[in-house]
Amino acid sequence: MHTHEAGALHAEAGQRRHPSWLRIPEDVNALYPGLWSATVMRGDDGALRVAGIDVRALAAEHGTPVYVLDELDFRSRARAFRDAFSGAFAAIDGGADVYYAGKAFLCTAVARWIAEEGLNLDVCSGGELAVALRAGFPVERIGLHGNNKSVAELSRAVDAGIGRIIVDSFDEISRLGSIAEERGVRVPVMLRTTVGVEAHTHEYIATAHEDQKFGFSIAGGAAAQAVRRILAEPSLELIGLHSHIGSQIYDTSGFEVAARRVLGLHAEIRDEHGVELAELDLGGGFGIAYTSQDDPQPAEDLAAGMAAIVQHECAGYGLAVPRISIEPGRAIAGPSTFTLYEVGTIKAVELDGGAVRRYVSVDGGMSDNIRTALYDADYSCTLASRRSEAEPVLARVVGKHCESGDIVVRDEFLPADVEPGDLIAVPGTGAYTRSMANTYNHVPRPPVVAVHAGESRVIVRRETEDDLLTLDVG
Ligand SMILES: Cc1ncc(COP(=O)(O)O)c(C=O)c1O
Ligand SMILES: N[C@@H](CCCC[NH3+])C(=O)O
Repeated sequence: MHTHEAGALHAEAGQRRHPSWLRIPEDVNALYPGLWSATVMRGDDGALRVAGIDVRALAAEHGTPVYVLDELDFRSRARAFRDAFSGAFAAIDGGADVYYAGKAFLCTAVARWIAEEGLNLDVCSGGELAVALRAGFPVERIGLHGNNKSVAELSRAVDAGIGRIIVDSFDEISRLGSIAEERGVRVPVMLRTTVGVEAHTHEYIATAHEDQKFGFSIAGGAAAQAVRRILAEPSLELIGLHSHIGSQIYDTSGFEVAARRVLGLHAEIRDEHGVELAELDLGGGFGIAYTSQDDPQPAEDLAAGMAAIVQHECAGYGLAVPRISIEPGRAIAGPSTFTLYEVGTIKAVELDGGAVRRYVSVDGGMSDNIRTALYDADYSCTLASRRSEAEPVLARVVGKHCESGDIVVRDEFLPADVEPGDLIAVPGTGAYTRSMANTYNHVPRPPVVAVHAGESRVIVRRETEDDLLTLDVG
C-alpha cells in the first residue's frame, strides 16, 4: 500500500496530474514486460544489465546520454519479420520481401546487419542511400522513396543500379523518365498511392488521408493517371503499387482498407491496360510498445493477418496474388534500444490539490529524442543504476534544453530517492530518436553503442563540440 503524495492524485479525479492509465507501480524497480529489449534485466545488485553488461559500466566507458542498442534484439526482430512474411505469403503465392525502413535508424553497421539478415532496405534520401552504399548493401535490394527527390538523388540511384524507385509525383515521372532515357536504362518503379485511410495515429505521421503531400490519390483519379503516364514512358518499368498509411499503428483495419483499395486499382490497371502488376508494397507503420498501455502484435500475427486480407481481396478481383513487400522501421529498431541518461538536478513542484511533481532533469533531452515534444509521444523509464526501496512518486523526466517543452518522459512513477548522479533508462528509443536528433543549444548528439554477448562497441560515435564548430566559417 503506497501512502504518498501521488496517492492524492488518484483520490481526486478532477485534480489528476497524470494520465488515468498510469498506475502507481507495485514495485517501482520492476521492468514492465514488452518495453525492454531481449537481454535487459535487473542484476542481483539492482542495476540494469543488457547483453550481460552493467549499465554503470556502459556509462563509465561511453558517457551519457548514450543510445544502447541490443544487437541480438534488433537482429531477431529483423529475422522475425523476414520469416513471418516470407512464410505467410509463400503459403499463398510468390512470397514477400521485407524492406527495413532506414529512416527509423540507419548507420553503416545497421545496414550491414540488415543485409546479413536477408532483408531489403528502404531509403528516402541521398544521405540514407549513401550510408547503404558505404555499407556495401546490395543495391538491387534497395528501394528509394521521397516526395521531392532531387535530380542528383535520382541520378545517383539510377547510376548505382537501384532495385526500385517509388515515384511520388507527376514531376518525378518526367524527371526520372529523362534521367533513365539519357542513360539508356529502364528503371523499375512503383507508384505511391494515397488510399484515403484516416489511420489512428498522430496527424503528423499519418500518410494516407487525401489532404497531405505524399502519393497519388486513388479516389481522385491521380493514381490511374500516373499509371498511364508511367506506362507511356519506355524508360520506366512499372512493377507495382505502393501504399503506406502511417506510422505507430496498432489497428490492422487500416491495412485492410488500404489493401482493398490498392488492389482495386491493381484490378483496374489489368482491365484498362491488360497488365497484371507483379508486386504490391503495403508499407510499414507497425506500432510498438512505449508504455504499459501499448500492446503491439507480433510479426507472425501481422503477417498472417495481412496474408489473409490480400488473399481474400485478390480472390475477389480475380487477381493472382502479387509479390508483397512491407517496410517496417520502428517495429525492428524501436524496441532494440534504450537511452541511458544521468540525472543532474531535481525540482519538486506543488500542484493544485497539494500533489507534487518531481522534475528530474537529465543530461540530454529534445536534441536526442524530439518525439515527446513533436508528437506528444508517451515514454516510460526506470531508475537504472540501482534498485530503490523508496516509495514511487510522480515524476517528469526533462532535458537540459532552453525550452519548457523539452520533455523526455511526461509522466512516470520513479522512486522518491532519485538523486543527481543516478542513471535513468528510457526504453523504446531505437526508432526516430537518433535519426531525428538535432544539436539544439549546441548540444552534441549522443553515440550509439551496440551491445552483444558481454561486449560493447560504438557504431555511431559521440558528436563533439569540435564537430559542431567545424561547420562555422570565419
Ligand atoms: C513510405 C514509408 N515506409 C515505411 C515507413 C516506416 O514506418 P514505421 O517505422 O512506422 O514502420 C515510413 C514511415 O512512416 C514511410 O513513410
Ligand atoms: N518520425 C515519426 C515516424 C514517421 C516516419 C516516416 N514516415 C515518428 O517518430 O513516429
